[in-house]
Amino acid sequence: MRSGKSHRGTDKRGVDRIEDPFLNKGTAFTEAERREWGLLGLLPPHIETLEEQAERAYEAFSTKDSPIEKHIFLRQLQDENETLFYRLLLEHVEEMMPVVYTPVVGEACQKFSHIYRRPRGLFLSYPHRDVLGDILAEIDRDIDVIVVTDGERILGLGDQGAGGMGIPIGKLSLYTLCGGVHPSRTLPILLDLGTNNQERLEDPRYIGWRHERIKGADYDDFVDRFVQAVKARFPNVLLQWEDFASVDAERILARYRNDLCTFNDDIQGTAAVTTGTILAAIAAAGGKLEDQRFGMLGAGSAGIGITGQLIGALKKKGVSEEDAISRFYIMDINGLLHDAREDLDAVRKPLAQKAEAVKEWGKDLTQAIGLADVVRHARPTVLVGATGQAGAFTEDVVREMASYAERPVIFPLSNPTSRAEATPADLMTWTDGKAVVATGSPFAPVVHEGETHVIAQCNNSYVFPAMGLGIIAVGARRVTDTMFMAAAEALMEVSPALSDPHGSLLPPLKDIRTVSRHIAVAVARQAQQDGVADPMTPEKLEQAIDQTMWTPAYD
Ligand SMILES: NC(=O)c1ccc[n+]([C@@H]2O[C@H](COP(=O)([O-])OP(=O)(O)OC[C@H]3O[C@@H](n4cnc5c(N)ncnc54)[C@H](O)[C@@H]3O)[C@@H](O)[C@H]2O)c1
Ligand SMILES: O=C(O)C[C@H](O)C(=O)O
Ligand SMILES: [Mn+2]
Repeated sequence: MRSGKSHRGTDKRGVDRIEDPFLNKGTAFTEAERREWGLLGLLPPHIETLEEQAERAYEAFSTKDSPIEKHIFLRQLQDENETLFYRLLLEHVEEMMPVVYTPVVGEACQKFSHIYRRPRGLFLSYPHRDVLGDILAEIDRDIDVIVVTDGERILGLGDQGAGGMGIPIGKLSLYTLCGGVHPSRTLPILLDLGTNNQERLEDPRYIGWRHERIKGADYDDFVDRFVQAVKARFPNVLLQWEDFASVDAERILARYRNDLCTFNDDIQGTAAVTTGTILAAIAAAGGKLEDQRFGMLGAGSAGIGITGQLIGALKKKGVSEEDAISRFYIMDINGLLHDAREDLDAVRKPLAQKAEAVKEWGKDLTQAIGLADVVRHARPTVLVGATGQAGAFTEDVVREMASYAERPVIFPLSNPTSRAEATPADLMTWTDGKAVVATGSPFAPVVHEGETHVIAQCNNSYVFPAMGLGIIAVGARRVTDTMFMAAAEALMEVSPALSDPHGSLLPPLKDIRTVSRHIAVAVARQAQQDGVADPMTPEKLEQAIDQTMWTPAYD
C-alpha cells in the first residue's frame, strides 16, 4: 500500500495551525487542543462538532444564488478546512459535485483569473523551465496522485491557458470525494506554456504567462523536464494527464506510459466509463454488443479512446479486429474517416472505413461525408458524441435513427452542459421515448408521456477516482489497458438498468464511494494479474483498499 491515512506530521501553532487546511478544525478544536496549540482566544469559545460545522457551511452555501458563487464558496472552504469541505460534499454529493466539477468548473476556468483567491497546487511556467526540479523538491509531503493539464482543451471550452488549473483541482477533489484518496496526498499542476486565447491575453487580470503557446520541440522538451522532475521527486506517483489538445495527449501518453505510472483520462478514463455504460445500455435494451454498429461523432482523444476500447470489448467476444473496426463510422470536423482521406494520422488511418464500401453510398469522396449520410447508409444503432459542438445531433438524424433502431443508444458526451450534442429532453421527444441516453454533464430526469427517464452521467468521474484508489492501494507501477477494461466491466456490473428496465444506466452519485470501491477492487486485481502490482490475497487486497479510503473526520 502506497499511502497512509495520516496528515503530514506538524507542530504548527496558533494562527499557522488555523491557516493550514489539512490541520484546521476551526470551531471543532477541543479545549485541550486549544490549550496545546496556542489557540485560546483565537477562536470563539463555543466548541462544535464536524456535523454542526457542516450544517452552518450548508446554510451559507445555500444563500449563494449563482452556480459560480457557490463554486467560489466551496473552493474557499476547501482552502480553509479540507475535512469540513469533504464532509459537506459527501453529505450533499448530488447537489455539490456539479458545483466543484462539471459543469460549473468550466465557468470557473473561464473566469479563473477574476475569481482567483489564493494559490493551490503548482503553476509550472515556461520561463521557469530550468528549475522545475527545484520547485517540486520544495513540496514537503508525500504525493500519491498528480493531475496535470496545460489548459489547451478545457472541456469543450477550448484554450483557457492558466485558467485550466480549475480542472486538476476539480478532478483531484473527486479523487478524494469519490475515491477516498487523502487530500494531502494529491497535487494539482498547471503547465503554463502560454495561451492562444486572445481574450485571455488581452485581459489585464490574466494570471498566466502572457505569451502565445510554446509548441513543437520546445513543448516536448518542457514536458520531458516536467516528467523527469516528477519521477525524481515522486517516483511512485500516479500521474494523470487531463485536457490536453489531442495531438499532444496521444503523443505524451505513447511516450510515457511504459516509463511511469500514468494515464490520460480523456482517452482512457473516458473510454472505460463509456464502454461500461454502453455495455449496460445494450444489455438493458436486450441486445448484444456484437450486433451493434457505431456512429462516433468526434475523433479526438475521447472518440478515438472510446473506439479503441469498444474494439477491445468486441475482440473479447470473439470478433476479429478487422471485423470489429468495420463496425465503426468515425467522423471528425472533416466528416467520415475513410481510407481515401489524406489527412489522417497513424492512429486514425487504421480505424477508417474502406473508401470502396463508402462509394456505394453514392457519395463524392472528395466532399465531407457527414452524420446524416452515415445514419442514412450505415444505420448505426449506437451514437456517441465527443465533439464539443452543441446541437450536433440534429432532430433529423435522431428521428432517422429511431426509424430503424428499436432502442437507439445515444450518448451526447460533450461537456459542459452548454456543449452537449443534444439535450436528453429533445432526444426523448424525437425518439418518442425509445432512446437509451447518457450524457457527459448532469441533466435532470426527463418525463416523457408520464414516464420518468433518469439520465445517467457518463463521465470519466465514475472511473478515474476508482483507478486511483485501486492503483494506490496495491502500489501499481504501471497503468495497463486491461485495468481500464476491468474498470468498464466492473462499472457495467453495478448498472441499475440491468435489473430494472426503467432504471438509470449508472448508479446514483450518492452511491459513488461504494461504486468506486467496487471498481477499485477489480482494477487492483487486474494490476496484480498483469504483473504491475505485487500479488496479495483477495482479503488483503480489500483490506488495503479500505485502509486507503479516507473518510472526512477529525483525528
Ligand atoms: N463525458 C466524458 O467523460 C468526457 C470525457 C472526455 C471528453 N469529453 C468531451 O468530449 C469533447 C471532445 O473532447 P476530446 O478530448 O475528444 O476533444 P478533441 O479536441 O480531442 O476532439 C474533438 C473532435 O471533434 C471533432 N469535431 C469538432 N467539431 C465537429 C463537428 N462539427 N462535427 C464532427 N466532428 C467535429 C474534431 O475534428 C475532433 O476530432 C469535449 O467537449 C469534452 O468535454 C467528455
Ligand atoms: O471533465 C469532465 O467532466 C469530463 C472530461 O474529462 C472532459 O474533458 O470533458
Ligand atoms: Mn477531461
